[in-house]
Amino acid sequence: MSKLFRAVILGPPGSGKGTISERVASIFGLQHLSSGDFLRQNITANTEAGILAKTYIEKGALVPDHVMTRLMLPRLEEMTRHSWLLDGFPRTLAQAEALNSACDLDVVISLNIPLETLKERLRHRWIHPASGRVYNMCFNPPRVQGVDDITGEPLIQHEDDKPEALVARLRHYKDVAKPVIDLYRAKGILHMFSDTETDRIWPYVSSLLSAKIPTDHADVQRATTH
Ligand SMILES: Nc1ncnc2c1ncn2[C@H]1C[C@H](O)[C@@H](COP(=O)(O)OP(=O)(O)OP(=O)(O)O)O1
Ligand SMILES: Nc1nc2c(ncn2[C@@H]2O[C@H](COP(=O)(O)OP(=O)(O)O)[C@@H](O)[C@H]2O)c(=O)[nH]1
Repeated sequence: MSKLFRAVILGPPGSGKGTISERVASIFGLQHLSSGDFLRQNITANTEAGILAKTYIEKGALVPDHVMTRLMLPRLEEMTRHSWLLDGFPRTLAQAEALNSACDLDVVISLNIPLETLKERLRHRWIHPASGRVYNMCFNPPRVQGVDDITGEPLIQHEDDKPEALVARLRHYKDVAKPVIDLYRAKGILHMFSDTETDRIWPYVSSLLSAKIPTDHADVQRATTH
């Protein structure tokens, strides 16, 4: 890859950001930084930001903008020599503005997935907490039920993926995300994908990135055949 590439993936919980990000990372060689995973690592490591964030996450609330930007921007600084894809950040307009002042984005991918589909997916989502690996009991089940493929450790379900918490969480997401989407649309870098299936969205995301990322011929070929 000759030129550095900066991308963001936006979408409500369950829209497939993590799933698509993993494919992008493995096929296009971008570093995938998930704000949720990074927060959880900070909580486990008991960092100052992790301790602060924990109280909000336990309540199912968003972490305040100043905590998020103080956590994410230095991490991005460490990645200046890499091409990257951000997932879960920015989540609010204030975060998007902070990111704006730190770097220029090339592409923003926005996933637009029907509410019923999101609810159905999250009901079946299971996670390996230590790595952030995500499974779905229908779409990509683990090889052994309830157990992570790589480590053999147990899988858990997030409290806020359970049906009672879901609808409020999805509604709240919409309100907060709208100004972020509007900002990127106004900048002319927003690419919106609407469907109920990740596998139908993926070829479009893949060709968008193939067109935007200058890769060698072999990489492009691999990407378009996935
Ligand atoms: N950019 C952010 N701003 C504020 N809070 C955040 C941000 N990213 C993550 N969080 C918080 C919200 C959640 O309480 C927690 C976990 O985030 P995340 O792993 O993204 O799970 P999520 O269930 O909210 O979204 P998703 O299902 O899309 O992964 O961290
Ligand atoms: N049935 C189905 N499940 C999917 C599809 N794409 C992703 N999933 C699953 O839906 C859940 C949410 O996906 P995830 O990538 O975690 O979305 P995120 O919350 O936006 O990061 C996970 O359990 C995925 O395995 C799909 O096209 N169909």
